[in-house]
Amino acid sequence: MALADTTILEGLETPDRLRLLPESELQKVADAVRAEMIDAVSVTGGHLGSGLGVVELTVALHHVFDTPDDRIVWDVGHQCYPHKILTGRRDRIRTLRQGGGLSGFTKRSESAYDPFGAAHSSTSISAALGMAVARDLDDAETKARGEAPKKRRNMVAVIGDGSMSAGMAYEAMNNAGALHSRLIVILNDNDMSIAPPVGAMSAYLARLASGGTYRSLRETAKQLGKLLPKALYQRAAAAEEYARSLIVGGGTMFEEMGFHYVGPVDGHNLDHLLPVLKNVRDSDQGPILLHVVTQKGKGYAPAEASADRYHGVVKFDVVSGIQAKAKANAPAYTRVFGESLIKAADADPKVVAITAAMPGGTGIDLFGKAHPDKTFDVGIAEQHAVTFAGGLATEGYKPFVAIYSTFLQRAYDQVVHDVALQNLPVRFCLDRAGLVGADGATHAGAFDLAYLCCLPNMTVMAAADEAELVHMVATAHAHDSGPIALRYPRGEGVGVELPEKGEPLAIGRGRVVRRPEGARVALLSLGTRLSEALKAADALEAEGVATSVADARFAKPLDAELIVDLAMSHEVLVTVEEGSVGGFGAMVLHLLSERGVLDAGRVRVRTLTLPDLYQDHDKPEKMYAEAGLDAEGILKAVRAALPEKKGNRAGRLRLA
Ligand SMILES: Cc1ncc(C[n+]2csc(CCOP(=O)(O)OP(=O)(O)O)c2C)c(N)n1
Ligand SMILES: CC(=O)[C@@H](O)[C@H](O)COP(=O)(O)O
Ligand SMILES: [Mg+2]
Repeated sequence: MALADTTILEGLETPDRLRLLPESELQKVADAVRAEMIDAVSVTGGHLGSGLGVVELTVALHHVFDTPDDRIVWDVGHQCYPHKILTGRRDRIRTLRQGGGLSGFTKRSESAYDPFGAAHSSTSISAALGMAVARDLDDAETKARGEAPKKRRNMVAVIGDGSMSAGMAYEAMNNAGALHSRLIVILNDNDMSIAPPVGAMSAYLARLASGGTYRSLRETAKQLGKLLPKALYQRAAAAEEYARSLIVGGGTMFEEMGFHYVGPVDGHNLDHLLPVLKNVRDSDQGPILLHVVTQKGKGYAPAEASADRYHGVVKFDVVSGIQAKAKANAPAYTRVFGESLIKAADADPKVVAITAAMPGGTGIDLFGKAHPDKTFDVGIAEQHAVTFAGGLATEGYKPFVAIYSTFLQRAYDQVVHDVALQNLPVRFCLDRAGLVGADGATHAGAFDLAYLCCLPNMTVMAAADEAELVHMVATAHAHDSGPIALRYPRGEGVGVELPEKGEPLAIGRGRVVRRPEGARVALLSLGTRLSEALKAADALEAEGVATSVADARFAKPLDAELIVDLAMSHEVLVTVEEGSVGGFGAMVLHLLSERGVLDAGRVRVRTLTLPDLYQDHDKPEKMYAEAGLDAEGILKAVRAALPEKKGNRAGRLRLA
C-alpha cells in the first residue's frame, strides 16, 4: 500500500500551527500523520493499532483545544504516537522505545504536551479531574483577590473502552459526577482491548446533548447511524434498543453518575468530531462524557485485518504488513507457562486460570483453548482478579492468576488483605518479572520480590530457566497450604531441555550448581541471573579465584541451611536478583543477621539489585548491564569485596 504524502506535516511542529489551518485541510493532516506513524513504527516496532484508531481524534483535539494550556490526558498512552508527531516530536518519532529515544507512552519529562505520565490503564479520569479541580481552586483564588479571571482552560481525558473496564475509572467518574467540575472525558470506543473486550457493555447510545439541541433517541441513532460505517451502524442500532431501556429507566449509566453524555460520534469523521468537540469545549456543563466510536488499526489494511488489530508489533514491512518476528531460539517463558498449566489442568479439574485482559501476553489464551470453562478474563481489573481468585480458593479451587509483575501492583491490598492474611491458596504467576526493555520503567517487574516477600504466609519462587519454570508450575499446583508466587521474565528462555513432566520442588530449598574445592566466593542467584553468575564464576576461576554458584529458587521461605552454610564457608557472598532493593538480598541479609553470621565479620556480603531509580527503556541486556546485574557487574562486586592483598590498591585484587 502507498502511504499518504507527509509534506503537510512540515511546519506543523506544534499545534499552534495546526490551529491556523482551515478545517478543510485537517483530513490531509490526519492522512499524513497516519502515514508517518505507520512508517515510523515499521522501523521501531511498538503499539500501532491504538494510535491508528485515534489519528482523526488527535488532530481534532489539538485543533479545537488550546494545548498545552488545555490539558489532554491519554489513558494508557500507547495510542499517543499521533499526539507526539503533532507536538514537536516528529523528528524523534523513529527513536520510539529505543535507548535514549522517545518513550512509548506519555511522559511529563518529555513534553509540556504530556501533562500526565501513563502506561498503566484507567488513570486518566482521576488525573484530569485533579487538574480540573486545581484549575477551579486557582480560579476561585483569582476571583477572591479581585483579579481578572484567567484564560478558560479545559481538561480532557481520553480513555479507551477496555480501560473503562477498570474500577479506578468508575471511582473517578463517581467523584467527578459529585464535584460537577468542568471535565471532559472522551470514551474512545473501538470495541477492542488488547483482545476483544469482555464484561463491560460494549454498545452505548447516548443522548446527543452537544450544542444544546436534543433529538429523540431513535432519530439521533438513525441519523448518526447513517453517518457511521455499516458495522458501526449495526452496533449503534443494536445499542439503541439497550439504551432506550436505560433512558426509559432514567438515562445512561454515565448520566446516573452525574455526567452529561454525548454520542456516539464517528471518531474518524472530522465533520462530526470538530463541531461536537467545540460544543463540548464551550459548554459550561460539567462533567461531560463524549462517546467516540473508532476502529482500532484504522487506515492500515494489515492492522484492520489482524485479530489484535496490530496492538503491539515488532518491525514490519509496510507494503505487506509482515512482521519481522524475532526468531525464537527457545520456547518463550510465557508459552512454557501456558503449556505447563494446561498439563496441570488436564490432571486436575480444580485448576482455574484468571487473566486481567492479557490472555495473549500471559499464555492464558493457550490455556483457554484447552480448558475454556476454566478460563476467566475479567477485563482490566487486577484488583477484582485477585479477590475473585480468593473466592474461588475458599471453595476448594486452585486459581492461577496470570498477571504481569507490574500490573499486580494495582492489586496489592487484595494480595495482602484478601489472600495472604486469610492464607488462601492463590497461585500468582508473574510474567514480565524484572526488566522488560522497550516498555520502560512503567512496566518493569522490579518490585514484586520486595512487595511479596514481606507478607506472612506468602511463598515466592523465581525460575532460573524454562525448565525450572515447568517445575515451579508443578510446585505451585501442589502447594495448597497458602498463597504462592512464581516469577519469570519476558522473552525467550535459555534453550535448556524441558522436562516431560514438572516435579514439585521442596518448598524453601535452593540448589548448588557448582562448588569447587577451596571456593572463596559464593554467588547466590535468584531467577535468570543464574546464567550471568555462571559466566562471572568462570571468569573468576580463570583468574584463580574458586567460586561457588547456587540457585536460591525461593526468595521466601529462604533455604536458611544452604545460605548460612555458604556464608560460613566462603570469604565473599554475593546475591544477585532481578528486583529492586528490599527484595531477595534484603531477605538474605535479614537471615544472616538473625543467625548472627555477620557478627564474626568473617564473610563479606554484597547484595546486587536493580538500582534505586526508574530505569528508562532500552534493550533489557543493556539495562541489566547498567544495573550491574550482568557478569561484568557481578565480577566488579566480587573484586571490590575480596580481602585486600599486599600491594593492591585498596579494595582491588590484582588477579593474574
Ligand atoms: C492496569 C493495566 N493493566 C493492563 C494493561 C495492559 N494493556 C495495555 S493497553 C490494554 C488494552 C486497552 O484497551 P483500550 O483502553 O480499549 O485501548 P485501545 O488499545 O483499544 O486503544 C491493556 C489491557 C495496562 N496497560 N494497565
Ligand atoms: C501498553 C501495554 O501495557 C501492553 O500492551 C504492554 O505493552 C504489553 O507488553 P508485552 O509486549 O510485554 O506483552
Ligand atoms: Mg479499545
